[in-house]
Amino acid sequence: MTPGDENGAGSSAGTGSLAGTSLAGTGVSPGAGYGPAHVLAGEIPEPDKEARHDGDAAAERARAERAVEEVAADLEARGARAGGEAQEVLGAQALMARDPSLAAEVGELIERGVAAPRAVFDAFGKYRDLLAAAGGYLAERVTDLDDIRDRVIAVLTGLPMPGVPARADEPFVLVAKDLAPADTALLSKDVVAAFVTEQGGPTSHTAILARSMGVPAVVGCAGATAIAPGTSVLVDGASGQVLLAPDPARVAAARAAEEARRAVLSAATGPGATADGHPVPLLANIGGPRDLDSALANGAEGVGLYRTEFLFLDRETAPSASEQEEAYRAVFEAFPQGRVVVRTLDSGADKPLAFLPPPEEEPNPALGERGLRMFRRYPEIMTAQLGALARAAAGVSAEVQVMAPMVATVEEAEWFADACRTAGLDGAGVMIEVPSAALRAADLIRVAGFFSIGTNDLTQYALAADRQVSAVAGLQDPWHPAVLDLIATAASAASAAGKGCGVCGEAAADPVLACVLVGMGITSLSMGAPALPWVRAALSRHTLAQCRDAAAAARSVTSARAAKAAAYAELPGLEALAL
Ligand SMILES: C=C(OP(=O)(O)O)C(=O)O
Ligand SMILES: [Mg+2]
Repeated sequence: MTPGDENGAGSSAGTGSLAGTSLAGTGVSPGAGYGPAHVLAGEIPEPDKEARHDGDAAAERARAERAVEEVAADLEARGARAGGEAQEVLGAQALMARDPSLAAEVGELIERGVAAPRAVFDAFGKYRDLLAAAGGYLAERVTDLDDIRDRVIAVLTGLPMPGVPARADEPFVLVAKDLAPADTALLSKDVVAAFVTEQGGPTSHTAILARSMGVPAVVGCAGATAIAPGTSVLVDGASGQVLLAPDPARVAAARAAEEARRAVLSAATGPGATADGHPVPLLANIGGPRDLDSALANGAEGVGLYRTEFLFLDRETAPSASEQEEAYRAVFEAFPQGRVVVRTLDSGADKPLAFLPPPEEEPNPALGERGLRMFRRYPEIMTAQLGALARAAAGVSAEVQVMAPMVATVEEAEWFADACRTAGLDGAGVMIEVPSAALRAADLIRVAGFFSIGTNDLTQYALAADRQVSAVAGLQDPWHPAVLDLIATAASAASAAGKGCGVCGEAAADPVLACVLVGMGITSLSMGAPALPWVRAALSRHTLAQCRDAAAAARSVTSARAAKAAAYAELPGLEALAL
């Protein structure tokens, strides 16, 4: 049975008026994937608004509680079978299902006569709205909550459980509005050729899991769920193109390109360096110990950005000192010979933490109390974090470094460096992600041990384009020469002071831009682990002089698009990577 058959539809692949039609989304996991579309169907219908139970509220409550428990236990069981990162994700979802305040809300509605399915729908709806309003990472958990709700309602109403087949005759392209962890956890590369979703961003579960599985994925692809089940689909997880019913020559060409690309990627091994041997340590961005396997598998030489706020998300109180210490030590011990750069909490804006609320509603959270500014308000949280880091670093052989996010002034950098010294952590660094810090990098480097450029925020602030507003996503382009100039200013200030200047924003994961960054004097590059082989390969194919020429060419033009084209022209040999 093919997935198309299972959906009961199944237009014949490769024929009809669809041939050659393409849809566009955001590529979040590179590679080419081809197969029949399995369109995740069967949304659970909204239970009747007026539905009342038969008057026995206690029995109805018990029925609802059993259904929730059945779903939570099923999520845990799936997690146990899947293991690894999926187990953590599904465990967190089971925890969400068992949230006592949700149960209380459901119970209250049932006491008022509402039938269990409707009570579940309404109670979950309330929490859904809260999460959606919080924005950022929390808003992306809405899909998880909806999935739990649908599963509980399915149990209560006897409908089939929503989900994806765990097996198929041939690998399929999984198409959905969005995917919940429970949908994807048990899938393997042998079953799924690619993911395509209408919703979701680069930090959605679809993107995270697709990358960790090494399966091509495109998210934010409008119109995807209108694809007829069974239609053959060719997905380019780098460009974000989704081609419907492509002709066989096109598919063969994509497969050949993919094979050639894999060969190039696997040919570049060892520490990062240009073709003429200029070393550029290639480091991983991680959110916690669970990302270590992928970092090590992709040959990370250390960690360039440990985003510690992931340890603090989804909880009402800060993790205890010992819990923090344990998480930090696990990362330090994974790189006994490497460097591990820990960023202290970057709470606020796109990463709100429930227990560190800003004092008032902020009209522009990205310009509000976030990052280091939040520590000014809650210094005890900083002291506890720095203390845990210092204890975890004691006795490990990794070179542990600490840096602060969202530094705008020399005073802030000094304040942070002093706090680090007091905790026993010398040589604190600062992130360069605010234009003022880049422009006056020569002042900042006197008090900072090193720089790490956060190009995601630096681009947001340089172009005044909120990272979270999709309407201005076009401006969020680190290739813009204004951003390149800011990076070059910071890199040369660090170099003049004999200190390091890395990049840990998404720009470092773009293999072409990575060459340009090295050409501007960037001394290390840190990225999501799956990008490491691509960047390693791109660097290994170019000399430092070529990288410098590419940087000069990119800075000599007036737009992001022209900068990319100019750099590309100076870097022959990138065709093999099909970038
Ligand atoms: C690395 C960065 O930090 P984050 O994406 O976590 O804000 C950045 O801003 O580029
Ligand atoms: Mg940032």
